[in-house]
Amino acid sequence: MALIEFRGVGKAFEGGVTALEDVDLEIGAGEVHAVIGHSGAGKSTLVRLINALERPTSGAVVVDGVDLTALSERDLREVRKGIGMVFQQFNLLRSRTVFENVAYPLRVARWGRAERERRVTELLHFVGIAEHAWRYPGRLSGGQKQRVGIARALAANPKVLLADEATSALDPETTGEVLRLLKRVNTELGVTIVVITHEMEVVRAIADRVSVLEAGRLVEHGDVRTVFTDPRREVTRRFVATALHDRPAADDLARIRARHPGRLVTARVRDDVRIGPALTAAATGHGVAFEIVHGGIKDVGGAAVGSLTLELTGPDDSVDRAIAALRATTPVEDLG
Ligand SMILES: Nc1ncnc2c1ncn2[C@@H]1O[C@H](COP(=O)(O)OP(=O)(O)OP(=O)(O)O)[C@@H](O)[C@H]1O
Repeated sequence: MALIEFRGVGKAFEGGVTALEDVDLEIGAGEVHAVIGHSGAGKSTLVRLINALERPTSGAVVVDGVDLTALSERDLREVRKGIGMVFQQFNLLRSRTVFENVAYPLRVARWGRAERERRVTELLHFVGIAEHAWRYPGRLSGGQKQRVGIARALAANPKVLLADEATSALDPETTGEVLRLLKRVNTELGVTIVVITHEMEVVRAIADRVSVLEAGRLVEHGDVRTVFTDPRREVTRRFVATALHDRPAADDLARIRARHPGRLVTARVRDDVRIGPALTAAATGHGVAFEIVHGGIKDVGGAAVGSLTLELTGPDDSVDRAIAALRATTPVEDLG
């Protein structure tokens, strides 16, 4: 069953900006769902609709079976207690220690002192920052600050965690650490996570499913492996290319051509597709020599996904036959 559901949601702001238009979206309990889009696509608006900081101008947002559009401000406060949030700029209280930052939402929720201390200690261990409990945020690295942000967001046992560009302020290595922590939050604590990002690498590393937003519309969605192997829309193809780095960009291609005068083709690679036998047959049966000149293969949702660009050398009709044989196993783009 969907834990979060958008039914024909539109959001227009005063002044005429339409931030979202006719969005249908289902996020299942227990999944990591990424929403990717360029700046201004409507990602933050979508998040703010899930925790009801904004109300839709049309359609309905349903969280855990409750239609948020029908609720009073007081009831919305209850719903928000079940939703944790992590921010790009961490949003920690600078004059409070790590421990106090994590304890803060529990104070607001009027948890007793002993209960609070037990919960905060447990969380600081979970996120791996217990030894810094009495430091102030100013003395922490970006990655450590985000661990505190995650612990704070989890304090009151939310069902849902919203991560809005949670790793955008971090370097690549720290990004990896924080994404692995978020994955543990999902698998070990069973928290449903909605990740908002403009980086496809984040989607690849952590998400089960992905939705692509373009100019306020949800243009593509599906499980991450399918979207990576078979992107339908141009915007999605470009996002996928930024994560896989598998296809030669225009300047790469010019350099490759200068060194490799044969026919260039890009063959899609997946671990359930065998291109080796087709290449061997091309070499032995058609007398075509091949060379790997570019490529990238990455793990996406537990599967190998990417492409290889090959130079095929031999008589034209033999090369044509070799390409046809390769096409029988996997999609092939003829670069000429
Ligand atoms: N409160 C507001 N009033 C008017 N327009 C708004 C408001 N909030 C957002 N918008 C507009 O709605 C559109 C979508 O904005 P939103 O912040 O949701 O996009 P985004 O994908 O999160 O972008 P970014 O990655 O830059 O934050 C933009 O054109 C933005 O200017």
